[in-house]
Amino acid sequence: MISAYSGTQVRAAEEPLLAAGLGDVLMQRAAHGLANAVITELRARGRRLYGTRVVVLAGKGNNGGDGLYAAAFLAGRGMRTTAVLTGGAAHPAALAAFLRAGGHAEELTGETLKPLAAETARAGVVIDAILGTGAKGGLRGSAAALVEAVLEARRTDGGNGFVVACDLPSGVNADSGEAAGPVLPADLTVTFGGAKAGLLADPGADHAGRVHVVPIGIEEHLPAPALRRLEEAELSRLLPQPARRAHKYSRGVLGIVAGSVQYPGAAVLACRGALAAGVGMVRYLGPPEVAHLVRQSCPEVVCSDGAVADNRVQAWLVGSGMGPEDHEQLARARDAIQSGLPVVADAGALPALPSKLAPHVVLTPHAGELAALLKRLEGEADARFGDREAVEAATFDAVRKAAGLTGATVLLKGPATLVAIPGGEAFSQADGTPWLATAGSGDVLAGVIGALLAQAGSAVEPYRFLGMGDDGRWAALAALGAALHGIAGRAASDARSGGPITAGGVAEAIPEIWGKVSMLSNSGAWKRNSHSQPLR
Ligand SMILES: NC(=O)C1=CN([C@@H]2O[C@H](COP(=O)(O)OP(=O)(O)OC[C@H]3O[C@@H](n4cnc5c(N)ncnc54)[C@H](OP(=O)(O)O)[C@@H]3O)[C@@H](O)[C@H]2O)[C@@H](O)CC1
Ligand SMILES: Nc1ncnc2c1ncn2[C@@H]1O[C@H](COP(=O)(O)OP(=O)(O)O)[C@@H](O)[C@H]1O
Ligand SMILES: [K+]
Repeated sequence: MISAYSGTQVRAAEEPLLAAGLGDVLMQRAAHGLANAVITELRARGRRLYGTRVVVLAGKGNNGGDGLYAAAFLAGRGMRTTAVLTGGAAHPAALAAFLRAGGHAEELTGETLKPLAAETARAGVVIDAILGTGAKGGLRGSAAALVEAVLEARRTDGGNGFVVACDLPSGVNADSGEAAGPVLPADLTVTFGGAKAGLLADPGADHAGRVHVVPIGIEEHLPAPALRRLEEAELSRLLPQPARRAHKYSRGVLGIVAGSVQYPGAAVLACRGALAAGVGMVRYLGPPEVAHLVRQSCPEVVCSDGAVADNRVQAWLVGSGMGPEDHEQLARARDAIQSGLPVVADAGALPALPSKLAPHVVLTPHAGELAALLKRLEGEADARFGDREAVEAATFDAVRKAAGLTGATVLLKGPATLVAIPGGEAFSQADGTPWLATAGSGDVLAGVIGALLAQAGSAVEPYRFLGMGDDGRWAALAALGAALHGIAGRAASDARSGGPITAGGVAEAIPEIWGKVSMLSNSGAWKRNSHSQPLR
């Protein structure tokens, strides 16, 4: 699992070491990690160190100090290093070390801005060490003007050097991933002590490139993370496995209220997602025309046009492919949400939610749907997240706000899919491919999460290893669903040499992904007792 922290959490963890007079030691460790990452990257690209030009953009705080110490180390390895001092001053000890190592420093002024921007754009390596966790707001003043000029020079004159962000891309908010001003997008972010939450949430994740964490000795002082990302080991542990004496009802039944005469395909795709994700049975409720199509496409599904109360299930999925005019389906959706069972509420169900929900209700909006939901909840007048762009500019804040206002678990779909519960605990999964941005892919995701909820049962122990409160399991299951969906999307595209995928293709890829991921764990009871293994 990748654990990510707010800037405040990391600074608090540094405190005891700073108080013990170890500030310079921490900085040296950070700088060493940064310089080593640059060297590794150059070698991976088949480039020589000797003679390669490095420009470090160094602010006046400790982030600039890290960058200057790292550049001093690289100058010692024969690299041609220039420091652009963006804040009119620099960390004194780090600057002295840099100059001693043979580095060349330039002050950023009105006259030097253009030539220094051109030099930065031409450099083989750019280290962005203007601002770190001490940033207040986005880049401003001459530092902002420099970054804009570098971006412009890269656009017009090209530039194939790689950009390494020191701790985080300057101007990205460490806590939220917001970027108020210009940002130099990094190929690699080398971050210290622990990942920053803003590196795993868009738009910060977009600017960060690959993220590499360098331990500096503060780790034992870090609290519970602000944001978690499940990796294969946790995914494998969380995947349900059928018990040897399982039957279809004990495995979990998912009720699906989705699709409409206008969008019948959404019902089919939600069913296909659910069937691919290990559920014991799917019951579909909806208009006869849609049920007919569901039966034809998925003969495994039991269809009816009955009421929610007449169908015994362990979880519900409601809303995919439904519009405001689908009164009968919306009434069923409301009944399902009020049933007290775990529910995925997607798409058309989102505008029709009751005002107070609980974390066992998982909302799955995309940015546009989340904006509409927040606008309704916050009131038109003071809506901070009134449109899709506002949500996309601050995804982590938006999803946490929605969880807080609704009381539900909220999953915001996107390149980095975020899941938050009302208490503030959250996940970020970025396992997919942009090819997933295809119609119907969200319906498959809703089906997958619905299937996971139906299989989950009421036990809370299997989730304790994540170090969250009991409600965290709803977010963990939603994150697990997003990860399976993302990995399946990537696998489906890889199977076509990186080509496009369809939503149906994502559903088809899920069982094999499930198998591969679960092979990493031996937690399945059936594996221990299996009669299919040779008897010795
Ligand atoms: N603590 C430690 O020992 C360790 C810290 N570490 C490293 O230190 C980093 C944190 O360092 P930090 O606290 O010095 O803050 P930092 O990010 O350099 O920025 C503050 C400076 O920027 C300025 N400034 C602020 N906002 C601005 C804006 N919008 N636009 C322009 N300027 C702005 C602000 O000026 P002011 O506004 O106060 O005049 C101030 O001078 C952390 O990310 C990690 O890399 C590691 O080495 C491990 C050990
Ligand atoms: N750029 C992207 N990179 C990776 N995944 C993406 C990207 N854009 C969308 N996705 C994923 O694709 C799915 C799209 O869902 P949604 O917008 O609801 O589509 P639809 O309503 O057509 O089914 C979500 O799982 C989302 O996370
Ligand atoms: K930085």
